[in-house]
Amino acid sequence: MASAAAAAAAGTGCYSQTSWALRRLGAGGGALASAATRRRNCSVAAAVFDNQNREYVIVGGGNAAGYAARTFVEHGMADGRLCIVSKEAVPPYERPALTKGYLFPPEKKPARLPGFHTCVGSGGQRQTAEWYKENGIEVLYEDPVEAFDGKTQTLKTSSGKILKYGSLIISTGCAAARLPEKIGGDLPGVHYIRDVADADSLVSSLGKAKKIVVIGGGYIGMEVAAAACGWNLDTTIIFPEDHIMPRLFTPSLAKKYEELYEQNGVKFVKGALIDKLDAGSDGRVSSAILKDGSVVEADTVIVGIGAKPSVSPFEAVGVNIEVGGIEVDSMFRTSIPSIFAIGDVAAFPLKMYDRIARVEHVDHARKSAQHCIETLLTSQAKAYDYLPYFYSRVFEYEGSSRKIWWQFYGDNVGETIEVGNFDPKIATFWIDSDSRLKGVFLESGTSEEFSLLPKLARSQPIVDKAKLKSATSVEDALEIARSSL
Ligand SMILES: Cc1cc2nc3c(=O)[nH]c(=O)nc-3n(C[C@H](O)[C@H](O)[C@H](O)COP(=O)(O)OP(=O)(O)OC[C@H]3O[C@@H](n4cnc5c(N)ncnc54)[C@H](O)[C@@H]3O)c2cc1C
Ligand SMILES: NC(=O)c1ccc[n+]([C@@H]2O[C@H](COP(=O)([O-])OP(=O)(O)OC[C@H]3O[C@@H](n4cnc5c(N)ncnc54)[C@H](O)[C@@H]3O)[C@@H](O)[C@H]2O)c1
Ligand SMILES: O=C1O[C@H]([C@@H](O)CO)C(O)=C1O
Repeated sequence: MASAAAAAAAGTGCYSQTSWALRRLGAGGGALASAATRRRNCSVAAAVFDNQNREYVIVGGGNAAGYAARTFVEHGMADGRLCIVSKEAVPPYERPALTKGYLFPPEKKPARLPGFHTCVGSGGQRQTAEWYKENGIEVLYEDPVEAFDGKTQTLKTSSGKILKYGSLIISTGCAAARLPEKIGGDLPGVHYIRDVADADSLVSSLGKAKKIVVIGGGYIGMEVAAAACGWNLDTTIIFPEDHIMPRLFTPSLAKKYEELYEQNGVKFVKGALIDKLDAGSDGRVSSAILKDGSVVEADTVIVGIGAKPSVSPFEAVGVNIEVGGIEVDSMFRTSIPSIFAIGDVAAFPLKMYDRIARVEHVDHARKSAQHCIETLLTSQAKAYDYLPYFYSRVFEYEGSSRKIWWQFYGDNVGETIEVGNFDPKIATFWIDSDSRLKGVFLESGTSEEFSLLPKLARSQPIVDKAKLKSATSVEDALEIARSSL
């Protein structure tokens, strides 16, 4: 950061938090200080930093950034004051769509931008590039922040722009974990899926594909394998554990989903690690070689082996060693004044369960963004009290024999009681040693049934386990749980 550091050094102290705060109180709406204010605050560097000062800067243009922008607008604090610095070429969108509607086969009308910009995923206004312009929000596209200096409150982007911020909101999310290049992780035909450019590249491969291998049995693995069924592709999922979705599903719940996938033609290779991905004579991936020497042919490989928080270049702000990510308090404040972190990258106090957590799901991205910006703008000291909520939807495309949509609320700890087997519902209840209901999962519920789940997981009632075990249907089990509230 040589040049940025030199430029920033000249301005050290000129635009301290105090001067930003003064301007916020007294400047009457402009993001940039008037020439007179600048002269008062710092006579030397004003010229240098003309055009470089931003009152609020959000780094990252993903889900959390979109919801943060909306909250700024709702509070009348966006116009001329807010800048979003994004690595991507398009404004924030609802990332979950990338492995759902985006991967529908061409004849089933796949989702495309601008259809799913934030905040349509939660029923809000669709924030297109025009929306940002109309609301006076500056968005820098395809210009990731590469360097950061907390002392001088300065950022440097890859194009060399120097930005001084009053308040900084880090919402850099996660990046897909990759297989090493030396084992073929970067071969043509090997895909990772995190952003819309990745999804476009995958769609172009699916159009030509015959045999696909999905590596990883988590969210991406399950959603992409189901999508591949819609393209009528020969699909194999390979993962190291003994069942899919090991982060959340019990072995018996996983078995039910695996059977459903098998009925749709998907093959499973469990307990297997990848030794390497091989290329054919055209240089494209042609097979996955497993550690036991077996070979699975593939013309397209999709790797979904987890995500890593994108903390760079903000490591100095404070990274949590246990869960990764930037550590924040219950108002998303980092250890450095005026710097906040939200969404996937934030390691925050999960109040209900008294632990520090990172949550890599969209509901938290939306709610953390709203909470952070509201507390920042209103100076209300309100602690974030999050109830974990995860969901997935697969086989949604028209013509699919069964649409699958599950939701989970709470904590997946303790013993489990499971009812139903795609008839069409399944419910799983996680119950601790005091008979308190800690987590609840429901497949194919009605909206009324789904709306019961957060109430149960939030209030953690003591349930009659024997009664729940004897439930004759999912409806019956939910009624038993409801009556314990
Ligand atoms: C394919 C896919 C499907 C998903 N489906 C679901 C789902 O069904 N349900 C669910 O609950 N969750 C789902 N998730 C998770 C959910 O999308 C994330 O939790 C959510 O997007 C997190 O929001 P975020 O803003 O923290 O991060 P992101 O949305 O990832 O945004 C981070 C942004 O920061 C940018 N960035 C990173 N570094 C820099 C930098 N240095 N400078 C500038 N910009 C930078 C990135 O390019 C990106 O645009 C899915 C995720 C993926 C990848
Ligand atoms: N519906 C949703 O909530 C949803 C959907 C898609 C993606 N996402 C998010 O996107 C991110 C990435 O998802 P993901 O599915 O990659 O992560 P994940 O953590 O859900 O699953 C990773 C899987 O990869 C496998 N794995 C791990 N290391 C491996 C290795 N070295 N070789 C082979 N397999 C390995 C394991 O089977 C593991 O279950 C996560 O943050 C996830 O929450 C969420
Ligand atoms: O949360 C979500 O947002 C998108 C979509 O609803 C936006 O249109 C999607 O597929 C989700 O699961």
